[in-house]
Amino acid sequence: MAPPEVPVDVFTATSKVLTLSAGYSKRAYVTFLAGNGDYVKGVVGLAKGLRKVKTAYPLVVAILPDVPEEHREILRSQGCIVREIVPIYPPKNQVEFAMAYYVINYSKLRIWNFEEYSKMIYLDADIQVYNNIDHLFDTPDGYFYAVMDCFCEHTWSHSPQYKVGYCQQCPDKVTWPAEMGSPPPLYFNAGMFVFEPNRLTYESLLENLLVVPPTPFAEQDFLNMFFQKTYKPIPLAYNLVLAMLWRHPENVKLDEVNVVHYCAAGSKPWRYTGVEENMQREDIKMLVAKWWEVYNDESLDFKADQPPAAAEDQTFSKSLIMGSMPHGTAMTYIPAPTAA
Ligand SMILES: O=c1ccn([C@@H]2O[C@H](COP(=O)(O)OP(=O)(O)O[C@H]3O[C@H](CO)[C@H](O)[C@H](O)[C@H]3O)[C@@H](O)[C@H]2O)c(=O)[nH]1
Ligand SMILES: O[C@H]1[C@H](O)[C@@H](O)[C@H](O)[C@@H](O)[C@H]1O
Repeated sequence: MAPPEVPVDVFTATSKVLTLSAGYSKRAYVTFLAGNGDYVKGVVGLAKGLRKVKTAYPLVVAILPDVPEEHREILRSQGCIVREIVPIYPPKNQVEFAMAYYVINYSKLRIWNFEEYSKMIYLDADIQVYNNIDHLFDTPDGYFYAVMDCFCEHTWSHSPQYKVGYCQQCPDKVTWPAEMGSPPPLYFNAGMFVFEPNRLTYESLLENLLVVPPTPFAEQDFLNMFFQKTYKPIPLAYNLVLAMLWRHPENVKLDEVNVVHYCAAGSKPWRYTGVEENMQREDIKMLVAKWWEVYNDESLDFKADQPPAAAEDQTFSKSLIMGSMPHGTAMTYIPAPTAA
C-alpha cells in the first residue's frame, strides 16, 4: 500500500512573506513546558530555531504551574509568549505509560482553548525546526495534520503492531494478518501537529477524556482516537522521528527534512551522552551538533525591538482559566514523575 496522498501544492509552496495583518496575527506556534528540569533548554532552542528560519509567527509556551519563575523569565527574554495552563489528568486506572512522565502530557489538551488564535502549529520542546514551515498555516481548515509514526521501537512492545512486526511506514513488508481484521487506522506522532483551537472541540476533548481509559502513549493515543476521521498525514519531513533513520532509512531524505524530533532514547541534545543504542551513528551526532549550533548562536537571541513575536505576556490568572473549564475537570496539582 502506498503512503496516503497529501495536497502537494501546500507543501511545495514557498512561504509567502507575510505582514502581521489582523488575520495572520491569529496564527502562532505553540509548545508545552512542565517541571523544573531541563526541557526549558528545548524551548529556548526551539524559539531560536524558529527565529533562524525567519518565521512570521510567535511561539506560545503552554506552561504548567510547576515551571519555576526563572525559567519563565528566560522564555520571556527569548520572545516567547508565556501562557499559564492548569494541568489535566486522565481518569485513574492501572495503565503503564510507555514513560511514567507521559501522564503530564494530557495537559497539552488545554491548547485547544487558546481561542485567540485561529490556527496553531504544535511542536514538542524536543523538536527543532530547520526550514521555514509557515506554509503549513495555509493548509485547509477542518483537518488535523500530523506525521505518521513508526511502530518498530521497543517502546511499542505493548502493541499488536509491534508483536506482529507490522509498521505503517512499510505496510507491504510485513502485512497485517487477515485474521486480525482490517489494519489499524493511520496513527500519528503527537510531537508536531497543525490544528485549530476551538471551544467546542476543547470541551469535547475534556468530556471524552473522562470516559476514555488512559493507554501507554497517553494523550498521543487519545488524540489519535479523537481525530481519527479528520486526520490528514503530512510528509515525514515535518516531524522526523529519529528512529526512522535506522528503522526505515529508505523513507528518509535527510537533506530535505524541515523538522527533527529528538525523541529516541538518549537523543535529547541537552542530555546527549552517546551511550544509548544508535546514539553513535554519524547522522545522530550531526543532528545533535546542529541543534547545539542553533542553541549557542547568540545572534539568534531575541531583541526587544524585533518583530513579530511581540513579547506580549499572557500569563492568565488561574481563576480566569478555571472559569472557562467544563465542570468535573480535576483541579488539584499532582507533581508528575520526572522525565527520563
Ligand atoms: O519533564 C518534562 C517532560 C516533558 N515535557 C514536555 O512534554 C513533551 C513530550 O515529552 P517528550 O518529548 O519527552 O516525549 P516523547 O518525544 O517521548 O513523546 C511522544 O509521546 C508522548 C506521549 O505522551 C507525547 O505525545 C509526545 O508529544 C510525543 O512526542 C516534551 O517535548 C516537552 O514539551 C516537559 O516540558 N517536561
Ligand atoms: O510515538 C512514539 C513516541 O513519540 C516515542 O516516545 C518515541 O520514542 C517513539 O519513537 C514514537 O514512535
